[in-house]
Amino acid sequence: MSEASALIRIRDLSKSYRRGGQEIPVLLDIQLDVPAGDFIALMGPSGSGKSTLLNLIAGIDQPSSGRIEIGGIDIATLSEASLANWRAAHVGFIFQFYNLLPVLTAFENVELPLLLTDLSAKQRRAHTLAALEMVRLSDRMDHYPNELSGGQQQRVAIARALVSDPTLIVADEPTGDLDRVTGAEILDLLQQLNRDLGKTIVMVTHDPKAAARASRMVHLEKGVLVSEDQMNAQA
Ligand SMILES: Nc1ncnc2c1ncn2[C@@H]1O[C@H](COP(=O)(O)OP(=O)(O)OP(=O)(O)O)[C@@H](O)[C@H]1O
Repeated sequence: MSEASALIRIRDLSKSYRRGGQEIPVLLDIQLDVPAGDFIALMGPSGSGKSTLLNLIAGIDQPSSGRIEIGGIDIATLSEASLANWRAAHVGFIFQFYNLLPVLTAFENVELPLLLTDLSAKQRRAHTLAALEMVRLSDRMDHYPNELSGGQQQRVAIARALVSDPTLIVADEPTGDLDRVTGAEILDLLQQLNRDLGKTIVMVTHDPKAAARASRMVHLEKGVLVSEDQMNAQA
């Protein structure tokens, strides 16, 4: 893969947190290229820095040093306001516990990211219905989250992640709260978004079965990135 074709290009990325006057290193000198249209699974033991790396890629946290270029923009250099605009346009988020707003219906939850855009109400409705159709939940659009199963709530969350047609989808343990069968359905859907819509997906998971659905696995060990090839070479 040529470097120029990478959608995500991470160089010399380090992140540490400061706690009680102490510097706690969490990510150390990460280098990573993710081509457009890739589906990568980010694995590693608890506390190895997976969510931290995902949050940096999604522009919801700032690195201590290094570059994170996404589509040619170094997001580490953006101001908070520019970063918020960048996120709204380019990133869809899927979380372990869905993070739906309980007072909004499925339709309203999915429509929410579009309220930040200049689309008309009619256009917003068309995009929202299309996203709900994609996750096969059109018949539940007037339901509130507590009237939906866990799998259905995660499908609403996927529709919300998709509705603004982002380049990149980040998913943090998207099947972590679901049973095996429902989790497999969610993974089917993520694979469909990747294959049919060409969405680039970065997914954090503990589950080797979930990771096997990705086109590539990368492992973090104590804040250091170890690629699948390196893992094989060490074995
Ligand atoms: N805001 C924060 N302030 C201080 N330390 C933090 C903060 N966020 C994360 N950490 C620390 O960074 C390390 C990595 O956390 P992270 O959540 O990225 O790990 P993870 O690999 O996603 O773990 P898990 O699989 O358990 O979710 C942990 O030691 C954690 O305590």
